Amino acid sequence: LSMMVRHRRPQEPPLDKGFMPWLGHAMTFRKNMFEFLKGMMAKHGDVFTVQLGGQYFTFVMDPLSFGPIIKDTKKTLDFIKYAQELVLKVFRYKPTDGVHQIIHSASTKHLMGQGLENLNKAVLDSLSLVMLGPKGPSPSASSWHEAHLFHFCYSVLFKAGYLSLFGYTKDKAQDLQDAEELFTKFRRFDLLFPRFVYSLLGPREWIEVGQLQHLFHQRLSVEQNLEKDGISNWLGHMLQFLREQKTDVCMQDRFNFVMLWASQGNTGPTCFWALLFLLKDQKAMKAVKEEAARVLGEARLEDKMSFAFTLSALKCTPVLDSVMEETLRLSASPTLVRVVQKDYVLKMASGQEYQIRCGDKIALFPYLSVHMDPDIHPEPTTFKYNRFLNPDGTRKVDFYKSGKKIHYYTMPWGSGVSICPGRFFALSEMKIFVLIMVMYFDFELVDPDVPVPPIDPRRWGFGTSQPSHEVRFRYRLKPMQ
Ligand code: HEM
Repeated sequence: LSMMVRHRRPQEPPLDKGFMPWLGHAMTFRKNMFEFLKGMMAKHGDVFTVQLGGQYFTFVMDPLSFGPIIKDTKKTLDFIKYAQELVLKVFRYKPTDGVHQIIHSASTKHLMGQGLENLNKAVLDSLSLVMLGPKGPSPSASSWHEAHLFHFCYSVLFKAGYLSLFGYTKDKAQDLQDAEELFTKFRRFDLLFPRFVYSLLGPREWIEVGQLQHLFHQRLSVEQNLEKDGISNWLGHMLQFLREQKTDVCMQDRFNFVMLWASQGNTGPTCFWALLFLLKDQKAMKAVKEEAARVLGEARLEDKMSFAFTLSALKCTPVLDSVMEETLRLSASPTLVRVVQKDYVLKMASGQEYQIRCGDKIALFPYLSVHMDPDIHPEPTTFKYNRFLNPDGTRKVDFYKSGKKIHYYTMPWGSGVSICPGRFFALSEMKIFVLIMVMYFDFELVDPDVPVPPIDPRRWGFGTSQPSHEVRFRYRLKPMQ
């Protein structure tokens, strides 16, 4: 037995196995990853190995040492296998060869550059449909409506994003209703998701998750898609690849579910934090409104039906860009995981070297080690709308740690091979939404003194954080000619 008990070898990082055999620190980690890692960092410093459910994870917390891990030119650190296990469990999807590459090439072509400009137009049309209704605004749209801010943002972004990427039928009113229904299911899945990943669901929830998976596979099936127009080139391009590869039809349906999840799980929650931070900071709100008025002029509706919007203006909004970057710094908490393919020497910026064993995992949690580092970002928990602006109003990219210029000063999109391929699209989509809100709507907190709610600790490490409770607000369409 003593052969199986792991001990720290010379040159290895500090090893913390926890008290529970096999589980190690899994329970504390799952309950609140941020607090757990903060504790480990205080105890062991910038590098440590912890046991979590039979696996060993080495966390690297010094961002000046991220470079070799992220670039990994020798391909000793694998991302794909770890991700495959996860999507198989969560979406029952088993990727075939070349899928990771096709996701990234389709995204480069259709979610950036010229492809993105076409898609922005589709997003604007979808947001108009979702926010103004299929017949344009009713007279009551200009009176105050009270709602929950998180639900409002998530629901609007989900419906508009889903319709823009997955397409429409001939009946827009019906499409809207279907999107609404799909959101309710999506949100249910979203709530169960962290405990599902950690295998902590009760028996009833387990059954429910199975039913939800089944429902999504059906609702997003290739067969249903055949009846739709305007499926985005992005999704179309990837599905064509799967067809040519003769991927099972049921796996194509499941692929769609993975893409729905990846494309819709973070934008809504991020917009919630963006609007809330603006509502709590009048100076920031004023700066964003002034910039919007400067680049977009006066708000008006086209044919009384849709938002009239100069999409090229999205390139000239440094203030809003800084607001979004600051919002992502405060709300995005991805975990980057790589599986060590053969014994590996971890080289730190300090010159120190550590041996890492084959089969172990190397993990980064930039929310704690970068976003919340007071050396890189003074007063890290405070929202400062102009944190990413230079005094001359241009984008600020110079940040320092221990006096050294730092390359990875925020990492909301992950980095390296696993970087989010939808990041440019995500930013434009969120910016269009925020600009529509500030230009076309009046909105305010029901209780202006309500504090920013705490972050739900069970979602640390899963992308954008969510608040642990709702915030009430009211909104109305501004009166317009
Ligand atoms: C605020 C919004 C978003 C955030 C913060 C975000 C963040 C991320 C992160 C951190 C990853 C890497 C996950 C990992 O390392 O395992 C990722 C992956 C991915 N994201 Fe995003 N994302 C956002 C929006 C979007 C949108 C709008 C799309 C598509 C339209 C998208 C498509 C994807 C895809 C397809 C992957 C998987 C890529 C792969 O397999 O390599 N994301 N995203």
